[in-house]
Amino acid sequence: MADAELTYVADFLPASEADSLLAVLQGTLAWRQDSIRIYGREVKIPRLQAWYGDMEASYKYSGLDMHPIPWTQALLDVKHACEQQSNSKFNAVLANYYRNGADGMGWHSDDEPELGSNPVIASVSLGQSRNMDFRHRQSGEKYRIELGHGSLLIMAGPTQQYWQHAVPKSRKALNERINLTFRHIIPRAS
Ligand SMILES: O=C(O)CCC(=O)C(=O)O
Ligand SMILES: [Fe+2]
Repeated sequence: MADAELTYVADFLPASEADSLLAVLQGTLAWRQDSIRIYGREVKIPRLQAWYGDMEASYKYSGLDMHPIPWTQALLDVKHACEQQSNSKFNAVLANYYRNGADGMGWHSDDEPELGSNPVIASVSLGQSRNMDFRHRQSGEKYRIELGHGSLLIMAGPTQQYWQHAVPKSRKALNERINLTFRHIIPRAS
């Protein structure tokens, strides 16, 4: 892919570790279904989310002010593994819970000002394999990656500047999937 820097590690977590991590996160994270305002109407987003991180890592996401919950040990362990693999530091994670094929995430880039330019984002997938689609902002060129159980996708360099990504909904009866996107938030001057 031009204008992108993507690394996919299919076997980032051994299957047994990924299985137990999925169960732990499912049972222990503070999952909530947030709403966003679209043309003045409150619309529930089609997935559950939870935002964890260091105190200073508050963040605006689709117009929502997200304040992080302090790390759990399970999240810290995955964070450290992601930091080693990507040679980067993270201070927050957005956890996404796709309950079935009717859950998904629309086209977006992770280009919020809090992330700075050329952010490194480490994205761990657990459970049901789901597709991630990429679309180049200028050429419209498209790519699809399948994100499997226990995999890691690192997005870096100019990826967010040139490409949008999405997790499309599916009419198939899909099982649940949890995704963790580790980020580095530049603390707000206040
Ligand atoms: O679920 C995924 O793999 C993608 C999540 C994502 O793009 C995000 O949290 O910004
Ligand atoms: Fe994203």
